[in-house]
Amino acid sequence: MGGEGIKVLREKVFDKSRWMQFPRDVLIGHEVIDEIPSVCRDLHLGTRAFLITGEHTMSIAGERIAELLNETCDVRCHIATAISPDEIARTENAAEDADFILGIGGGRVIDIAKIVSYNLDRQFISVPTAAAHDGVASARATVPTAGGSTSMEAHPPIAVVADTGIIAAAPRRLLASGCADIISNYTAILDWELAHRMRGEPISEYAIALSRMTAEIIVKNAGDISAHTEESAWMVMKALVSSGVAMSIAGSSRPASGGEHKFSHALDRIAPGRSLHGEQCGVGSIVTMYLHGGDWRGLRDSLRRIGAPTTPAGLGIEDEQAVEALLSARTIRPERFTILDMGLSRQSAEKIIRMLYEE
Ligand SMILES: NC(=O)C1=CN([C@@H]2O[C@H](COP(=O)(O)OP(=O)(O)OC[C@H]3O[C@@H](n4cnc5c(N)ncnc54)[C@H](OP(=O)(O)O)[C@@H]3O)[C@@H](O)[C@H]2O)C=CC1
Ligand SMILES: O=C(CO)COP(=O)(O)O
Ligand SMILES: [Zn+2]
Repeated sequence: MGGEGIKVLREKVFDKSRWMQFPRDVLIGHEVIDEIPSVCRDLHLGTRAFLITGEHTMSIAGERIAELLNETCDVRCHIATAISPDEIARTENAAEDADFILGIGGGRVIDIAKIVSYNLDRQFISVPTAAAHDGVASARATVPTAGGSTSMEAHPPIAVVADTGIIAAAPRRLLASGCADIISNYTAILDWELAHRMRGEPISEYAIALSRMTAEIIVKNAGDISAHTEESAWMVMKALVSSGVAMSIAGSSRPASGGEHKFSHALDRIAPGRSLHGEQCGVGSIVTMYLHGGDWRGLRDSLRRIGAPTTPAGLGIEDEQAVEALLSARTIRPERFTILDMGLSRQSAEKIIRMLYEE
């Protein structure tokens, strides 16, 4: 091959170069929370621990972890109430002296820990208290903005410690929400492939294969996933970690976030706090699956089987708010091209929302 050919090849390879980061230790199982001090020692994380947790998750797991770490570390706790640039700045100031950080709680708390540890260049351990979202192990963090939402680059947790006893005791709705977040990978992939065909956006076949396989495992086992069993908590948590790994392979949230997520981010603005992230993504995914011409009824049936909502009423919102969210989804991250960016009319959006109620 001549000099020019090698140059072209090199440019292609450089263009494809990625720095993929994954968690180093992943512990999922019964009472693994007790292993946290060993994990910290094994990873040489230092002795000043900063715990970021939530109002409820403080007593669910935060206090116990503080107690465990107190024997070997200087421990400080911070309760994060909402995810916002102000809260992130406040937490970052408070964590400045820490050697390492633990995010103990739901997706909001883990995303705050992810950003703070990234900004301060410290390692962090992700300790999910529920299987409600696939940000547990991902290298991305979602932050609400005036424009809707942004997906920020961060680093993945150095370790994930998911105690199936704690996760199984969480309200059933949280588990169903995590399953819905995973099931929505189907349409996220369709949107990514669409953007590839329409816009030449690069795709990763490995990330797509992993993301799809994760959704398939949840759908295949939907009938067996039941609340308050450690077996189900274990299965869903593995899927959530694996979906996060797909995002790390992709270097973006693309394999797990498409139009259905833009719908969810739009809803967070239009009707904040009514339903969970994964629940909203599940309903959005039925709509975008329909728009892609796919098996939307099959997707809806899987969501029903795991007990996730499939209608606006199930999300606790008005049909009109769902219509608005579908129409305004294109204003959220306009650079992320999806089926909802192709000119959906109000009339069609209204018809699709009505259709969600059919038996
Ligand atoms: N970065 C990424 O890749 C991803 C990020 N996300 C983000 O994650 C967030 C959604 O996460 P989600 O967990 O649904 O929402 P939240 O973090 O808001 O948690 C929902 C509620 O569940 C409570 N909770 C958590 N664990 C338990 C438990 N064991 N028992 C009782 N209550 C519990 C929380 O308590 P408390 O009040 O203590 O917090 C909170 O009130 C969104 O902000 C979303 O954007 C979602 C997917 C991927
Ligand atoms: O929620 C995600 C994947 O499930 C990622 O979220 P974003 O939509 O913020 O990229
Ligand atoms: Zn999601």
